[in-house]
Amino acid sequence: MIQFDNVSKRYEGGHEALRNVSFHINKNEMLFLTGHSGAGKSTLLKLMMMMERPTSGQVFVDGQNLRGLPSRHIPALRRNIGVVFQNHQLLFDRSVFDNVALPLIIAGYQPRDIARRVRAALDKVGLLSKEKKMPVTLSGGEQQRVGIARAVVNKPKILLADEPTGNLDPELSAEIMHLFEQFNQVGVTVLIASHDLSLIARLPYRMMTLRQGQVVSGISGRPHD
Ligand SMILES: Nc1ncnc2c1ncn2[C@@H]1O[C@H](COP(=O)(O)OP(=O)(O)OP(=O)(O)O)[C@@H](O)[C@H]1O
Repeated sequence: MIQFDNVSKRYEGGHEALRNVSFHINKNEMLFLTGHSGAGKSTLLKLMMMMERPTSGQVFVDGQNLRGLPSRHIPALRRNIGVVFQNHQLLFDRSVFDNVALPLIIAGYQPRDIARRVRAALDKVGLLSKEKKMPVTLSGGEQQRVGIARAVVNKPKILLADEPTGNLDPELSAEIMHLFEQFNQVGVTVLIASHDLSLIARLPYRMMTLRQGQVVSGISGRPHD
């Protein structure tokens, strides 16, 4: 589903954020990405969404080689990828419903379809009763779940999360991980970048570790799908 072949990324200014990174994530897999601050985790996620481009090497997402992908195809690529951030990046002057509806409005869905899909996504994260609330009135864990509902409302095949439990206590973090597992169980490929080793170690998924831009443990990458 996601494959990196010898990918390096050097930012302008000379910093090499990733060095010869190769791996493969299977369809329907759930996988953790760990590493020290600055190891290259966010860079790796950005390359999958074409928010950055590799300096060398190739990235494949859902069978597409991103190297040859014309810019006009980037929106379609991104619709296939839901993204969850640590600080959830909600709009605080809009209701929970409106926040979750945003990707659908951008994609040009009809209002009736939007309402149906937004409620289905809120139901999945257990927040159906809070659709009219403003984000500021919700707890940190609830805000993060709104961010997850927004990430899955388009029914993406891939879900990427960058430190999704960074600000949460252990109990809420475990709940958020359980939500990701539920999406994974219905066929979504899930990649979670996290520092939270105590939480990750208890869960039965592969883990890939980056150190100074290189893969140091976890997975070796050959395609299966
Ligand atoms: N736009 C950029 N321009 C220049 N250097 C960058 C840019 N983005 C990231 N870097 C550098 O690349 C390296 C990897 O950064 P990245 O954000 O991928 O690490 P990370 O593992 O996600 O770190 P953290 O856990 O702190 O978020 C860092 O040294 C960072 O300073």
